[in-house]
Amino acid sequence: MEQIRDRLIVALDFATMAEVRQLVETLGNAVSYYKVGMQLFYGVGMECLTYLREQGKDVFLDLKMHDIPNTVAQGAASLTRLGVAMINVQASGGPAMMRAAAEKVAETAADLKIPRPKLIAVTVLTSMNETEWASLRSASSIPEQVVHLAKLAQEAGLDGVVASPQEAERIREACGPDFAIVTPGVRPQGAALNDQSRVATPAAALQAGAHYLVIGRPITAAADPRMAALAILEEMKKA
Ligand SMILES: O=c1ccn([C@@H]2O[C@H](COP(=O)(O)O)[C@@H](O)[C@H]2O)c(=O)[nH]1
Repeated sequence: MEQIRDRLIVALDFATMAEVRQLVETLGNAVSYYKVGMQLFYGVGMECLTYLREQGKDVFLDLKMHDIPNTVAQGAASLTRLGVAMINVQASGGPAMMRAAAEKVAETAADLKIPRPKLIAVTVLTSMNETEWASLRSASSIPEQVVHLAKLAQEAGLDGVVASPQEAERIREACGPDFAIVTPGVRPQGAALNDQSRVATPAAALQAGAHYLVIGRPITAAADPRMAALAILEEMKKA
């Protein structure tokens, strides 16, 4: 059975392998799942994935692909071959692009006889606030747009979405119990928001229906990252 620990994904937003190794060693068996984003992957490449595999950790490779359907589908095939647990595309790339990616991921994993990575779609970035949103001149509100994109992603055959915990409840209602909701923008009570806007505490995110919580700086920038991670896991367990 999946443990609460496996629902916490720690964001490795670092530039060097030295920082990655230090954090992963410090967190030890408290954390089993890590997110590798653009800064780390573009900086050190495959070395971080090889290291995390050697450490027995799961990886969400967060490269947020956005391009025409064929390009994203081929990119998704390449990422599937890396053997990571989760990859993503931008939902705003549209249904045809998401469908092409989902089909290619399934086909590639079946050909290689490897587990299929979860394919999820980014909805509206958790850093986006109402003022920024207004500047984009969208006709719908942020929650309406997030739910709309989540439904499109589900119809296109994706496994879930990235969204703020503030929209998790509405996505759960619209997309049902099996659709993965992955929420960054999680901040323990009193923690610095940094550049996040639509946030909630770990307990509130889970109660709203989030399945995976992506947390970076509240752990990675803490004076004692292991204590910070254990406190978050304790809050998640209680929730
Ligand atoms: O909408 C999104 C999509 C991705 N992220 C990523 O999650 C982490 C959050 O890190 P914190 O330090 O906890 O803010 C980061 O890697 C983002 O690239 C997101 O925040 N919002």
